[in-house]
Amino acid sequence: MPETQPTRSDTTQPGKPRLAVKLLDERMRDFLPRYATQGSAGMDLRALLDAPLTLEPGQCELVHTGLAIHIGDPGLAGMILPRSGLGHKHGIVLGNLVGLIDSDYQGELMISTWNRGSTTFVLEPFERLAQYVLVPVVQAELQVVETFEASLRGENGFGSSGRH
Ligand SMILES: O=c1ccn([C@H]2C[C@H](O)[C@@H](COP(=O)(O)OP(=O)(O)OP(=O)(O)O)O2)c(=O)[nH]1
Ligand SMILES: [Mg+2]
Repeated sequence: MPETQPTRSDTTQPGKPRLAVKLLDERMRDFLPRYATQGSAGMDLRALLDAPLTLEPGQCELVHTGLAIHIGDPGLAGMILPRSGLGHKHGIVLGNLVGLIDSDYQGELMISTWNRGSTTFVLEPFERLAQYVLVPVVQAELQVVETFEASLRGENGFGSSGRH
């Protein structure tokens, strides 16, 4: 009898990192970020608000998440990215475009929330506002040199290879 192969749906990621999370507001206990599906790249972050927050066109506000996540491994980083639906349909993106979370950061995750659209948007308390993606990081060491080894591209950039 051949050994049963695990199906795609019951394979779990080996060595999944465990991240320490602090609840800075007890209300977040019911709203812990999670992967919506087995294949989700990000966990949704919710807005910790006491009341709806009105964002006029062009307005940008720092929104609390009530969570602190200590990654603790310099080989990893967190990224806060917009949600596609909010960004495309409602113009709700990030004031810093992308949030980069250092592995040694222990403070509250904050979401710079920018209404880049042309209509007023009302953000509801605990609405899923952005997503948190854990990514691998390689820290480099810089070595000052006078010349580089020749490469095919050399110093050509910024569209040097044409458009089509
Ligand atoms: O959207 C974001 C971006 C950053 N941070 C936190 C985590 C990150 O580790 C820290 C510093 O971010 P960054 O280095 O991008 O900002 P900075 O302006 O360079 O601040 P600092 O001088 O503290 O490094 O702020 C957030 O909570 N949300
Ligand atoms: Mg910095």
